[in-house]
Amino acid sequence: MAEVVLRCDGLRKRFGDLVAVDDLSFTITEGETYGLLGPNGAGKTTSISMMVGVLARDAGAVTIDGEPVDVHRTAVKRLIGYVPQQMALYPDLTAAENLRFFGRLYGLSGAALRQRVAEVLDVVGLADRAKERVFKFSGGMARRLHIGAGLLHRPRLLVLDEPTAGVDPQSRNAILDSVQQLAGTGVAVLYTTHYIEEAERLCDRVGIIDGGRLRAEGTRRELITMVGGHDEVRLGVDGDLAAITKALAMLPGVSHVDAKDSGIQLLAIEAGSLLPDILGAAGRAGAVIRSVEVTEPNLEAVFLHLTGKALRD
Ligand SMILES: Nc1ncnc2c1ncn2[C@@H]1O[C@H](COP(=O)(O)OP(=O)(O)OP(=O)(O)O)[C@@H](O)[C@H]1O
Repeated sequence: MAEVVLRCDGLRKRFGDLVAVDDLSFTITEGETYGLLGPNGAGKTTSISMMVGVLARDAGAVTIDGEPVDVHRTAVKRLIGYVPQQMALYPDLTAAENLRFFGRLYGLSGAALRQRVAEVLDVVGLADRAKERVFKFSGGMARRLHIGAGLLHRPRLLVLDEPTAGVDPQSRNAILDSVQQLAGTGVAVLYTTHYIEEAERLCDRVGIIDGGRLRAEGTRRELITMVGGHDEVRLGVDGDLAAITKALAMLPGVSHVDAKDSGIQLLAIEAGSLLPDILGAAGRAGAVIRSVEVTEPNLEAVFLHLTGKALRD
């Protein structure tokens, strides 16, 4: 059985009347990549700020390798590599110089520092750019270097807060490759995102967070099985969307009917066999069908099922 690295138990944070994080509990084991998946404002940043000890919590407990994490305890923070959304690199220094700078902050020096910088540049795929100054880097390269800075002191837990936010698709791929590389190194990774594809591609287990609460967690397969394998159906339609939505919502086997973007989105058990009924009911409600798209269950459908809303609008 793999060892538990991060344990959060009943975390809670309130800002005035808003409960931003509510009774959040989960664990991450050695070598595991855990995704915290949820829309903007779900409480991801607030949660990880408490886990890494930069924000005081109202209730609950966090341990890393069994050691309690707290705002005032500094020793335990050496076990954490925290890569926040906001980057802190020196543009006029080269990639290697940046890492050497951060490495010294962690107490590394001499040959050990040089060796660790080389290893980290390798892990994040920047070994051939070591001597380039960072102002020349693309957004994605800078992000990978930023992740590297969080790895220098060999943390037990690496926390990545939406590391692909605002980068182009090619750079995103390179970042995801780097994170995948980490899986073999034994570090426990906490990865927050609002992108389904990233959670599906990278994470051994995913926690679905919305409104500050963990709605469900498990492997991709466990989560999909949990919601009963509903297919997602999208109809492109012309007509009275409110009337069509109402008609479809009355069909057995159909749920979460939602009108959006001049179309209708719904969940259906075995959409293949229900499709004639769905098209018939929509037609009788005056719909002119322009397109039909059926998607096998993925985490998007799980999110919709659990929260009644789409992850992305
Ligand atoms: N310092 C603060 N004061 C008041 N409200 C806050 C504060 N920080 C966060 N919030 C609120 O708490 C909720 C959760 O925010 P949080 O940043 O944790 O969400 P998130 O899932 O990380 O979203 P994002 O991806 O946008 O960062 C939001 O409604 C946010 O407006």
